Amino acid sequence: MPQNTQSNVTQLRSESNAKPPALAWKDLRVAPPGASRPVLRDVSGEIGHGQWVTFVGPNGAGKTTFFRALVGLAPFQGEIWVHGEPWQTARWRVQMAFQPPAASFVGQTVLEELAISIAARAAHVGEAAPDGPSLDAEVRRWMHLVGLSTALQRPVDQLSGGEMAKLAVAGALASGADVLLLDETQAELDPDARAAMREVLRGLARAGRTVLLVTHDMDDVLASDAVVVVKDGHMSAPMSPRAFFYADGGLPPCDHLGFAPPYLVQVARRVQRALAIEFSPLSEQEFVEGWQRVAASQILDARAQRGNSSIESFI
Ligand SMILES: Nc1ncnc2c1ncn2[C@@H]1O[C@H](COP(=O)(O)OP(=O)(O)OP(=O)(O)O)[C@@H](O)[C@H]1O
Repeated sequence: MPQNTQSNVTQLRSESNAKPPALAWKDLRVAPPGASRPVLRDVSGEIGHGQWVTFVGPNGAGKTTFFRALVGLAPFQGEIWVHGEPWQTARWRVQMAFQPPAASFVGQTVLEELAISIAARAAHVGEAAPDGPSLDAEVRRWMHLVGLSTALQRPVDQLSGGEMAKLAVAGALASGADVLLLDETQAELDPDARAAMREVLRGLARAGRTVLLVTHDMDDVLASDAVVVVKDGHMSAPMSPRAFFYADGGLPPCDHLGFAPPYLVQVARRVQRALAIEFSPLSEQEFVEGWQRVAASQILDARAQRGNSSIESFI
């Protein structure tokens, strides 16, 4: 991460309690040109500063349309605020990376693409854009942050899908966005790169950036701070991944939408049912810790009742 960003991070953290929501929208109605009726109808909501929020929903629900409205690519009625400022003056703080990433590239090479973003940020904050070795160094730092390893002079149209996705995220970051919209940018990544990108997004949120990710990958939802469901022109309030995967009675929103829960959640639910205990881990660590907590009591009780000591009998 660039050195100047690091000092900003400290500042953002110290101010975080006093900050208004990173993003707020009220009575938002979005009808893309050509659409016969509004895709989003009178939706309102807000997302806190430094949150990583996933957006899920069926195909055609309006997720991309919402993001496009936030960056001025789809006309909307209603109000949007960015960090408490009206969208009209603060919209540059919201940047979007979308699929296919190539459609949004302006530069011919990796260096050019990131240099344009870096120059845009410098212009917004009234600084001189770096050039020469300092530009190269900053470009390399953004590439490193998203795990993009390639030559600076590589033409962008020769990158793989995954590399393009990483470049798009790096570009959005380099442009100084503190609200980052990622529209299925993980879709082209292999499983390891997806996991690595989740760590990047987690780190960005910890550092005070607000990250919104449209995804169909339930592991992304599991790792995020909150999830918003978009369906039939409406949006839910941000809910915790725990509420999304483990409803208190009834069908969890994940299943209601027809998504298969991540394997960890599936196993945890089986444990929950078999032992009739509250067990709703969101990570391997939580699973192990939760398991350890119940092991001494419920599992031993259950073993005694069932007369069966094998772990397989519970799951
Ligand atoms: N310019 C347009 N003209 C007409 N209809 C449009 C336009 N843009 C979007 N739509 C329609 O709006 C609806 C919402 O599309 P959107 O791309 O926002 O959905 P999404 O939730 O992102 O879906 P997906 O998960 O498939 O990416 C779709 O029915 C789409 O066909």
